Amino acid sequence: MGRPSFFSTRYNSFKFAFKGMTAVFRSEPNMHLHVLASIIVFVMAYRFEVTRMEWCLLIFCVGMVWMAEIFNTSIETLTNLVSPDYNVLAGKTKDLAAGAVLMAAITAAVIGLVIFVPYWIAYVKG
Ligand SMILES: Nc1ncnc2c1ncn2[C@@H]1O[C@H](COP(=O)(O)OP(=O)(O)OP(=O)(O)O)[C@@H](O)[C@H]1O
Repeated sequence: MGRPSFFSTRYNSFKFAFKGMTAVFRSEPNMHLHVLASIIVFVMAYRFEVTRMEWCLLIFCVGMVWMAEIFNTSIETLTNLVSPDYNVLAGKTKDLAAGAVLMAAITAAVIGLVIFVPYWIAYVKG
């Protein structure tokens, strides 16, 4: 049997990465909140007809928060494997990973406010 081709190994890598992404959507309630928030943001962006650059910033923020949540889930899973019993360092590891998600979410929220507040004000003023 020959070596697997370049394309079949790349195809498998994408398949495993996609499996990881969908696993987070299925197992993490926080991810459902991120998805809901992302839908609200994109609907508002469409409704207010934000600029191309603002679309890019919003898409970047959504991607950053989703990526942080996937890393967080990965770190939590590995921590549970390595240290299923109580351990101060295991707790600290999980707290740090959760802190990274919070940091990404706060940054995204601030950028969202900077973009949307002027549109909200213009909308209210008519
Ligand atoms: N093995 C452990 N040893 C010590 N503290 C732990 C351990 N596992 C969890 N903790 C503490 O409990 C908190 C919650 O851990 P848990 O595994 O329940 O994460 P989670 O609630 O699923 O997180 P998230 O909401 O981000 O998915 C951790 O942030 C940590 O402070």
